[in-house]
Amino acid sequence: MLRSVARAVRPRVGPASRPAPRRTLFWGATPGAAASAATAGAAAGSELTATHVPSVAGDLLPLVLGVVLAHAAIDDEGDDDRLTQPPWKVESFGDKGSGAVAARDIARGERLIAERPLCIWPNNLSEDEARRLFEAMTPTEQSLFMDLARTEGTGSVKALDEIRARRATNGFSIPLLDASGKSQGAAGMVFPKIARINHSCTPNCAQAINYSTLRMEVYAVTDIPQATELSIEYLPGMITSSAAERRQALRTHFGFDACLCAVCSAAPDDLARSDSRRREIKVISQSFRYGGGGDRKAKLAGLQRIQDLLDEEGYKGLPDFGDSDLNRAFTIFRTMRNRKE
Ligand SMILES: C[S@@+](CC[C@H](N)C(=O)[O-])C[C@H]1O[C@@H](n2cnc3c(N)ncnc32)[C@H](O)[C@@H]1O
Repeated sequence: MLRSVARAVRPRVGPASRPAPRRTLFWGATPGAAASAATAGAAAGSELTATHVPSVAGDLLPLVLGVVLAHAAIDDEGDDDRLTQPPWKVESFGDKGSGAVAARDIARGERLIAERPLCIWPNNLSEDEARRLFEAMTPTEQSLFMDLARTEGTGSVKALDEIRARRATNGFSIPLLDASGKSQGAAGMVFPKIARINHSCTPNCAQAINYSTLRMEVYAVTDIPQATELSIEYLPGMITSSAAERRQALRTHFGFDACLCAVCSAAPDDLARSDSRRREIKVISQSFRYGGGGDRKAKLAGLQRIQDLLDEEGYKGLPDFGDSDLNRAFTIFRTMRNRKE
């Protein structure tokens, strides 16, 4: 299994004075934009407007993605690949292999990386397909790919060939959305810089795909002092899982035998307290299912209790509860809270 993305970045809306884009954006266009473009087109006598969002058949999405990538103007504001002094660097972290570390003090909310994928391959690849795709890459791309880590652990990744094992160790499974924002499956994408960031169960960074620029973006979710290791969460839906469940999932899907993050390597008593907090978050999150969670006052109390438990846990990011209604409610709760602060 590949790592999943926490949340999609909403396409940024540029200032009114920005020139109109020179190309049609397939990605990141909102259903609202599609609808108004269609209405405008109808009113203007069935002509497609510049903002028309094409209807794309699901099995053509990867191809379309390739076309967009090939023609994408490198003029978007997020082109951080050319940074000469990125705020992070790669260092060795012992049993975890390499990792990314803050090269200076980083402020909460800073964007640290915005990176286009090295490759976009179907998720379930045979060994032959993987080899063919790899051979079609340039020598530079091939060596970048082969320089990436291959997990040393046990589990399903260990059994894979060199190419697929690297893809599984370093890739993200990215949902491919059609014009109405509906997922049409997913593709595995490898981002070579982001691939250096290790996992933590209380990460100090969060990753999200920006469909309008086709970049995976990494943000600091807390202030990060210089020389601190950067971390993201490989299993965004697992905030409510116990350490044993997370260990099992990391072993099964990513192949590493033991999570060496601060939570998982804490003393047994601390680990038990962490499990108990996460268990309580699970109970509250389940009470929100199917529109539950009580009246408005009870819902707010539930969201506040989750926040208090996350604070005790040292979890600074916006967790994915695996429930879209609760995710939305918690995001709004957090936004309002941050506004008050
Ligand atoms: C995407 S790579 C991360 C960068 C990698 N450490 C390197 O040397 O390039 C994922 C691999 O790093 C290691 N790793 C990442 N997070 C870890 C953690 N919390 N505990 C132990 N190993 C970890 C595992 O071997 C995992 O398969």
